[in-house]
Amino acid sequence: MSTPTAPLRLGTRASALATTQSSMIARRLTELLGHPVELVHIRSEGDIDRTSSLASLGGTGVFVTALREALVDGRCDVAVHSLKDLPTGQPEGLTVVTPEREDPRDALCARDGMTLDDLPRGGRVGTGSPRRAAQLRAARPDLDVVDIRGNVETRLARALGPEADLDAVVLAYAGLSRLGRTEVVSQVLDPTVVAPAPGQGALAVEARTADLDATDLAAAFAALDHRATRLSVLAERSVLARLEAGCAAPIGAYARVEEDELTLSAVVAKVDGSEQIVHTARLDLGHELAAAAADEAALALGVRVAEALLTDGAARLAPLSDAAPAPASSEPERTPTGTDDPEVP
Ligand SMILES: NCc1[nH]cc(CCC(=O)O)c1CC(=O)O
Repeated sequence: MSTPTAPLRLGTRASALATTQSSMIARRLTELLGHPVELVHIRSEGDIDRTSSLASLGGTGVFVTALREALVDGRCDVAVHSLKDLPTGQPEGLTVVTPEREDPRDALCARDGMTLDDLPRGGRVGTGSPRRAAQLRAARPDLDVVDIRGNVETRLARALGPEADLDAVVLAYAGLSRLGRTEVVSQVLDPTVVAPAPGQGALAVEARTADLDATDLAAAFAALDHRATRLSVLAERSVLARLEAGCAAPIGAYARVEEDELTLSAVVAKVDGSEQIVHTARLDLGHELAAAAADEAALALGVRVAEALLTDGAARLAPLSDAAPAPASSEPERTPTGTDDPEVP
């Protein structure tokens, strides 16, 4: 920030979900800081180039990269990301905090209010996520899982619009909830049937670490931090990091804190749905008083679960890292992202 009283500039992408999420955090920061926060629109390569497939642009990482560049360049002071879209490595000089997460589960949005069990034999279900596809096929091998792209409304229209060509689509409950669209949900999917993406439902609020040095922003970030969310998403994303998994990997992870116990389940599935490996582990947080020690223990829990998955042959079930085709030109290398269902604006 240029001066302590200048309005804080919160960088956001232009999609409905991004602006909704950014506005939520802007409101909370305004309350916490006691002065206005302004939204600054940051356009990314992914927003500008709507014709190339997202994979050729390097996955949803392009959206994250543009926001982070704006933070580093000083075009904004704070950025809000969907945590599941963030690569697992934290860049130097930036600090992330995770407010209390929304419901992390996936939501089935089917015509006629159908549940997964109600869908007709051979029913057509749309998702762009290999993780969702694999688990849907494992639960209902007869389903025809169709690869779809587009923003939330575009996807919903495929199942619920006047020209619907699908029986259902699967989206994150959290995104629908933030957009005020939960009335389209016909079933919130049981995480033991469809495990959510690591970090799903959580937001990551990011700032330059240097700005968090003894300023009111540091206090606001501390107030935004939600311990159970932080420990849960650390554990979930630690699985992804240990598996060195990219955005195309069919991996789900679901952690929660209940009565001072952190429980983590993770699944690696074969995309055709014919096989999956699941592991669950628990961590007693009761004696982990210091925040840093609890964080370390949550990360270690994720490593333990990932290694159990590897021991059981996770790497044989699915290509874990992104087997991205070599770039045609001398484009800079892209970081693999932790997301699974790319949202194109
Ligand atoms: N990659 C797209 C994306 N990133 C975050 C969300 C939903 C909100 C969240 O998980 O916090 C979505 C859409 C979806 O998967 O339905």
